[in-house]
Amino acid sequence: MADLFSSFKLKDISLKNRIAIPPMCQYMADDGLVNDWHKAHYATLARGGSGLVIVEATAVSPEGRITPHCLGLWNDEQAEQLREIAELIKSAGATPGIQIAHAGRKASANVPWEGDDHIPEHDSRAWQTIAPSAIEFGAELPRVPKEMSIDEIKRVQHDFVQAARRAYEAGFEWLELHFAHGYLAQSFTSSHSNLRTDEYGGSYGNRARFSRETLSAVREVWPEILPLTARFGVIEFDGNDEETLSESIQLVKEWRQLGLDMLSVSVGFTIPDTNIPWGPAFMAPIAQRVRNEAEIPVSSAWGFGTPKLADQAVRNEQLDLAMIGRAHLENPNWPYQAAKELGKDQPAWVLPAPYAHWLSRYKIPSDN
Ligand SMILES: Cc1cc2c(cc1C)N(C[C@H](O)[C@H](O)[C@H](O)COP(=O)(O)O)c1[nH]c(=O)[nH]c(=O)c1N2
Ligand SMILES: NC(=O)C1=CN(Cc2ccccc2)CCC1
Repeated sequence: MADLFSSFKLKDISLKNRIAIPPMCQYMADDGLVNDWHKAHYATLARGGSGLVIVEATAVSPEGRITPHCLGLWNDEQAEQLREIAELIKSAGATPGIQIAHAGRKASANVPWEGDDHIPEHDSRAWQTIAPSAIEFGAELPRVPKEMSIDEIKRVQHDFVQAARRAYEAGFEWLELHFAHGYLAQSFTSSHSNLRTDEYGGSYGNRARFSRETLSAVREVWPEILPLTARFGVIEFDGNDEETLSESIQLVKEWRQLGLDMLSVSVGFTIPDTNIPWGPAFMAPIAQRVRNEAEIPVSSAWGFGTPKLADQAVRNEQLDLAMIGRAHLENPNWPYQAAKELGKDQPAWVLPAPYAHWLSRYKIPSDN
């Protein structure tokens, strides 16, 4: 039976443990470009000992950014700079992953610590958002998006393909399509946000067309031997959960047939007024159901930051990878803390040798 510190093989990639750092937007870029913040951030996280580090949602086009300060992969200069991030992660002993994204109707927003709301329409920093239908998210994101034409749908799908190609050329070995959290792909799938009457709307099959076509197109350019994954909100907690979950599982089965290697199970966040049962590891049973019914490896996040919880979810075969987000912002060496708490032998050696050597010897008796 696997535990949190078991290795994990997916296609030709072997992760040294089941700890993954999920994508976490830093909102520190200008013009989508990497800077010293990202270099220090990702090097530090990767040295903490997790097996997989997934770089934050990286926009496939300028209008696909959540905020003006999101990373981008819509040009070669951005790809060149991201190469250094992939190398920093890999040289620290983790597998470099990246999430590519389009924010849809949630785009053109202020960074969270400056409002987390839509930039006012007249503000020169704002841009026109696009979505399946001209329906706003609401709450702090009230701007009505422009309904995408078929040509625009094709252009954005092509942007995803180009970004995937650039990610591979930049040295990333794990790709995650951002199909979750109320952003563009999720908003096509949900009937809350997609009222189209053409082949991209109406039935669930039609609403899922955008994601199916995008996945298939990316699969053609992303090497077969490297994991192609997606993050998807399988449930909305909007009172319609059983129907949403069974539709989602059916869709995941189709994606698996189209070449999806793993699913990161998340929440839809398509509309503001939902009843999310926040709590420690609250997604574990849902992830387990997707894993069993869609017969695909799964990761999940949301409150697994306690080592025992993460370890149990892997031992109980609810997850194949535990995604540990905010706990890594609190303590980049979280895997070391987990190794100690879970009684692993030589816990310090989840860290690089310059740290591990001293932490595993020369114990001062008062040390705990
Ligand atoms: C600062 C920050 C930034 C992001 C996130 C979260 C936070 C805190 N999250 C969600 C994140 O990956 C994770 O699912 C949640 O944080 C829940 O896991 P934890 O409870 O934090 O371990 C997130 N999710 C995603 O799919 N792409 C992203 O770029 C981001 N960005
Ligand atoms: N790019 C992403 O997927 C982000 C997800 N977040 C998690 C989150 C979503 C919704 C509600 C709370 C937290 C916040 C930051 C950006």
